[in-house]
Amino acid sequence: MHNLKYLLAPWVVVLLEKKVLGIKEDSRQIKPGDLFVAIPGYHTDGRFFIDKAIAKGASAVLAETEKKNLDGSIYYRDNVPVIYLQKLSHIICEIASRFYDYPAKKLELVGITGTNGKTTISHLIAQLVNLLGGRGAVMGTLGNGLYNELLPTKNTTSSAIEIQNIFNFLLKKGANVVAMEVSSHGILEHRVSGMSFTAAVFTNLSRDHLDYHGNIKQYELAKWQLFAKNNINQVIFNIDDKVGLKWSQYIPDAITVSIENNIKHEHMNRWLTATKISHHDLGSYIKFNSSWGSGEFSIKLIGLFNVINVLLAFTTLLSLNYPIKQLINCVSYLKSIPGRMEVFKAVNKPTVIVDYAHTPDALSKALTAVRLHYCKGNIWCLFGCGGDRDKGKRPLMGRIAEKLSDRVVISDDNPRTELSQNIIDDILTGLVLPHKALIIPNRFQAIKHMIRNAKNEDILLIAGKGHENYQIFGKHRITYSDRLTVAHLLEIPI
Ligand SMILES: CC(=O)N[C@H]1[C@@H](OP(=O)(O)OP(=O)(O)OC[C@H]2O[C@@H](n3ccc(=O)[nH]c3=O)[C@H](O)[C@@H]2O)O[C@H](CO)[C@@H](O)[C@@H]1O[C@H](C)C(=O)N[C@@H](C)C(=O)N[C@H](CCC(=O)O)C(=O)O
Ligand SMILES: Nc1ncnc2c1ncn2[C@@H]1O[C@H](COP(=O)(O)OP(=O)(O)OP(=O)(O)O)[C@@H](O)[C@H]1O
Ligand SMILES: N[C@H](CCC[C@H](N)C(=O)O)C(=O)O
Ligand SMILES: [Mg+2]
Repeated sequence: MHNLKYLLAPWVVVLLEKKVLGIKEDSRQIKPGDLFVAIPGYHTDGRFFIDKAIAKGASAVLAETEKKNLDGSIYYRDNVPVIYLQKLSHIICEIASRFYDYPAKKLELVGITGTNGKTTISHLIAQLVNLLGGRGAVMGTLGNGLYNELLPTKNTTSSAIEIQNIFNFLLKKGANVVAMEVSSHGILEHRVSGMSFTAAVFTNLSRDHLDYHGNIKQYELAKWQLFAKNNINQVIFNIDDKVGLKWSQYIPDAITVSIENNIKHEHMNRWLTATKISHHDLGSYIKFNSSWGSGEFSIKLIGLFNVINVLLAFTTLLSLNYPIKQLINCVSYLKSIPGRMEVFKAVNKPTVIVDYAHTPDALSKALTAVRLHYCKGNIWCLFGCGGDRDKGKRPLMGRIAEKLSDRVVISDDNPRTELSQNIIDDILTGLVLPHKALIIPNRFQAIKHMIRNAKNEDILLIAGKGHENYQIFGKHRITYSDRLTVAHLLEIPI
């Protein structure tokens, strides 16, 4: 419970004392005594629901206004104050943190941003914290919660109010490190505005979400906002990525990580570099040198990109003063993340890998990884593209699949409101030999066909849906999972 006057200082000064029991931005969730925060959205406008929130017992309403002369003004509806504020969405994060008594200040909060690798790195950080005897939590695409107790979420980065509510929940659950994915949408929509991070990691930047950002420059600028506008104690950059390298020059005390020998003297602040990497069937062996000391370990994750993911997670914990020797001992126990280069093996059947590659860069990295670890038979690549999302990536992904695999199978991802055939046609325009691709829109049938027709020494990469347990056709979701389909067809437990 909190007083409205405290929550709104200094934005609203002339305010009566008013108790607030909860804080919500969705009228449908209002309980008596709650503060309703009414902001415009893309589909509708929270301000249309002020009366509904009051009818459900809201004790006060905060509403965004575009008009300067209304800023700070208070109207009463049925004795309930409706307070108008300009740029309300920018300060919701602060108001919600206050409501929950700044829970993040009592946690070590790590933000992870970048096009690919956020989920992987956040889960690796939480796994390492647990292996070291702490309580790691994650917030992101696979859900929010203590590592093995995730509650599903709609968004990778939840809303500003939800985030603070979850911090409060995690604090009560005894979490000490929270590794949180910060999406570019989350940054632009002020879901983390004004938040302080113990550490923040940048993974990489490549084509994604251009339907939302318009162009790659705007997308980069959105990600940069996290580092430019938030208070961050430890900044960790992957400088093998050209954006990471550029940003490391803007933040001179950033910690730099490389697996491509890119650590130069000007980065000689705190750094970590891989000095030797070799790959085997089950993972990779890594030797490293760093400003904390040197060492070596093996990991059971597939792909060169997982080497940088592990090293970014490892360096983040070094920057939080976790001891290097203990960290080294834990790394070989790291497990793959559901739907991220997850290997399914059965006796006398082809090996299947389920992965969430849904961008051109990720698909190329995933296929390269398959070739790197397993090169005995043919590589089959099954993928599709999501409907109502960036169309430009479709031909690019088609070309990459054709170039880096031996057999291309095009299937449905989440067509959403687009016609499946139109998405497939867009993908086909990227292929040099489109007639050679197999087209089986039904994903279950496509996987069945591959498993039946592939040789035992072949590898089947099933890309794009990873952990998802649904498929979206039109506005409807049906229950469907690549992971369960593969386990079922290979007759193995999951
Ligand atoms: C485009 C976008 O970002 N939309 C987000 C936005 O929804 P919206 O603007 O459509 O909301 P709206 O339906 O117009 O409602 C406006 C307001 O009215 C309120 N409302 C609405 C109805 C009602 O009856 N009562 C009521 O009070 C809503 O609670 C909201 O506050 O605010 C919602 C609440 O925070 C988000 O869940 C929603 O994400 C949608 C589902 C989405 O698809 N977002 C994607 C683009 C996204 O954010 N993706 C990134 C990462 C992707 C990645 O990692 O690859 C993510 O972080 O998830
Ligand atoms: N460091 C990396 N560089 C390039 N590709 C990567 C990297 N890490 C993972 N990938 C690829 O990207 C896919 C998605 O990985 P992950 O879920 O960790 O990323 P994410 O940033 O959380 O994605 P999203 O924004 O969709 O939540 C993986 O399945 C893999 O194919
Ligand atoms: N985080 C990504 C997921 C895309 C996954 C793919 N399966 C699809 O539905 O397009 C996005 O929201 O664009
Ligand atoms: Mg993610």
